[in-house]
Amino acid sequence: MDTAPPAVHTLLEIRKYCPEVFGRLEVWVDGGVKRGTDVVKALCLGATAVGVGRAALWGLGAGGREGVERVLEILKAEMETAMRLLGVERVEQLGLQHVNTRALDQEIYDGPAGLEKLRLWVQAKL
Ligand SMILES: Cc1cc2nc3c(=O)[nH]c(=O)nc-3n(C[C@H](O)[C@H](O)[C@H](O)COP(=O)(O)O)c2cc1C
Repeated sequence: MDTAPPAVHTLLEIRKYCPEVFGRLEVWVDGGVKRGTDVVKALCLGATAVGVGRAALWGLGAGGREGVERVLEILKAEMETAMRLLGVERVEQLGLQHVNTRALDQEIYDGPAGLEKLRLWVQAKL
C-alpha cells in the first residue's frame, strides 16, 4: 500500500469524476489525518467524517488513555481555530469555497473517468 494514493487525493477524484456521490452516500476519509486542519479540509471537500489511526496511537504511546484523549482535544481545538479563521460556526457550513485545491490538481488522476459501467451500477443501487 506504500504507493497507494493519499485518501484526500481519492476524495478529490470522487469530487471531480462523480460528485453526485456526495449527495447520496456518506464519504468517510481514512488515512493521513494528523491535524485539525486536515479534518476541516476533508469536510470542506465533502467528507462526512474522517478516521484517525496513527495520531491516536501516538497519543496512546505517549500517555495511554489520557494521551489519546489529549490527541482528540488537540484535533478539536485545531478544528475550532481553523473554522473561526474561516468565519464558520458549524461544520455543515464548510464547503468548497473554503479550500484551494489547485496545488493538488496536477497530482490527481486526469485521464478519462471510465465510470459509465460503475455509474449505471451505482444508479441501480441508489
Ligand atoms: C498499527 C496499525 C495497524 C493497522 N491494522 C489494520 C488492519 O489490520 N486492518 C485494516 O483494515 N486497517 C488497519 N490499519 C489502518 C487503520 O485502521 C486506519 O485505516 C489507518 O491507520 C488510518 O490512517 P492514519 O493512521 O493515517 O490515521 C492499521 C493501522 C495501524 C497504524
